[in-house]
Amino acid sequence: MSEIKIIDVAVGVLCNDAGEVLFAQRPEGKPMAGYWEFPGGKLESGESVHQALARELHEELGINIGPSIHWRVIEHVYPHAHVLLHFQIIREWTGTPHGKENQALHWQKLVVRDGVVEAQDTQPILPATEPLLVELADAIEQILSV
Ligand SMILES: Nc1nc2c([nH]c(=O)n2[C@@H]2O[C@H](COP(=O)(O)OP(=O)(O)OP(=O)(O)O)[C@@H](O)[C@H]2O)c(=O)[nH]1
Ligand SMILES: [Mg+2]
Repeated sequence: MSEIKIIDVAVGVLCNDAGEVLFAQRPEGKPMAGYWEFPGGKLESGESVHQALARELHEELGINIGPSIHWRVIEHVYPHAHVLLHFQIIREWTGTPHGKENQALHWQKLVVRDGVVEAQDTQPILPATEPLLVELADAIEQILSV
């Protein structure tokens, strides 16, 4: 009998004061290269979601994050992996994000029009992440209005 290995992934939604979120484009050599995603990566053994996020965002973007707010956990099955994605929203960090793995970055406002988020500069977005953007736009609006 084959066992399904579920991979925990910490996903970081950096949100600036203008309500924009930071997307990164997956570099050549990784599965699904060219797709846009939120920065983040796999938990290493013994790490919490926040610890993994802090490490990954330092490795990928060169920043040090403050607190991260738990938002959603979703499961997704790709041909290459079965993942459990832990989405965290981050409002505070030090340093300016830059693509340390040569990945393109783009700050994107999540504008909902006719029930979908228009994000023409960050297409295609990873299939597990894309359907969450309408609700994420809502969550960000609420966080910024507090
Ligand atoms: N970072 C990130 N990963 C996502 C998102 N959505 C999504 O399905 N994933 C999936 O979660 C997994 C994340 O793995 P990763 O390749 O980024 O992991 P990593 O940074 O540790 O990479 P590495 O193994 O090359 O060191 C991939 O299977 C990716 O397809 C997202 O928005 N952000
Ligand atoms: Mg990654």
